[in-house]
Amino acid sequence: MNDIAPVPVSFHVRRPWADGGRLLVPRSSTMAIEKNAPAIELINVSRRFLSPTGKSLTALRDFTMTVERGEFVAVVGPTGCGKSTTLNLVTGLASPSAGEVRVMGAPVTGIDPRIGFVFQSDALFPWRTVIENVMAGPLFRGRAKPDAAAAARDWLARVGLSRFEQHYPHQLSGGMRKRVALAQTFINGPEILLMDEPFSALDVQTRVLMHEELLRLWSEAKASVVFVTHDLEEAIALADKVYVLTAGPATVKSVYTIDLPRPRVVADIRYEQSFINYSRTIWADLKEEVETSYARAAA
Ligand SMILES: Nc1ncnc2c1ncn2[C@@H]1O[C@H](COP(=O)(O)OP(=O)(O)OP(=O)(O)O)[C@@H](O)[C@H]1O
Repeated sequence: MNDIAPVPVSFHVRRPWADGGRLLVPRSSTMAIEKNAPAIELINVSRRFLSPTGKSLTALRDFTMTVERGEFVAVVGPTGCGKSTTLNLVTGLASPSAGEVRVMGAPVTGIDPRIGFVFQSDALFPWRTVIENVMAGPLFRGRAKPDAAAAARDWLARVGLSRFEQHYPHQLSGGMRKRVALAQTFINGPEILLMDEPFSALDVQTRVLMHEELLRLWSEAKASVVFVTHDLEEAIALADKVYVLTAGPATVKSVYTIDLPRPRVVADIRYEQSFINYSRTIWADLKEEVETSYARAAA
């Protein structure tokens, strides 16, 4: 059921650029495509930071992770262990201190337009309507306005928001804003989707609806996904593989292959015995790291 792989990894991406954190400016050197290479590879990566007091802090150590094309990988680990730092390395916003990060077989040397993001906080432009938010990506990439508007309408229909295209973000519920964010991301046809606790601010029922929505969009788009979450059940319900990270510096403690059939009905799957078994086994593993992390914080 699971293969334990004592290896290290992690990331950090906080929507730093103009297009709500989703659009990335191409760098030709990252565009090489190796046909059969995995979507993402982190190979013995370490990442160090300088703390405010000038001390060196190792966020990731000997971190190794492979995400195959079309694979859905979830990453869980104690708070502050280095999950976001791992994502940042994949985007090219941060460079490894040691080791190698590859996207589609080529070393990451800058920001890559094939990568899309969804974050915990809303990354919508508050002064733009829903349709203007969704159109922003295609316009930024040079598509003509009528064309971008047609594509945005299509995506708004897919996420059930056609009636809200002229609303502003503040006029929507949290779940609706997330749907806009998904449309805004998927409209760019990302080959890789990095998601950093995207649904953690939503209530439980809305989260489950968003899980269903995400799995549907993902299965249509065939993108490779890295989904960072604190919620183990969310990780198991969505992913093909769950990576458990150690308390910082993050290394890969274990990798679990989630052999639950697809398509999955997220609302129901958590009551199945096999789901409960995964949950119990992985939590036992994760709990040790969470306890270590708390003990350190208390000390
Ligand atoms: N730019 C930076 N400069 C200094 N330290 C940093 C920087 N970015 C991250 N860190 C440190 O690296 C470690 C890992 O941070 P990171 O945000 O990746 O963890 P995380 O697992 O995503 O956290 P959380 O679960 O709370 O979201 C933390 O100790 C953090 O303080």
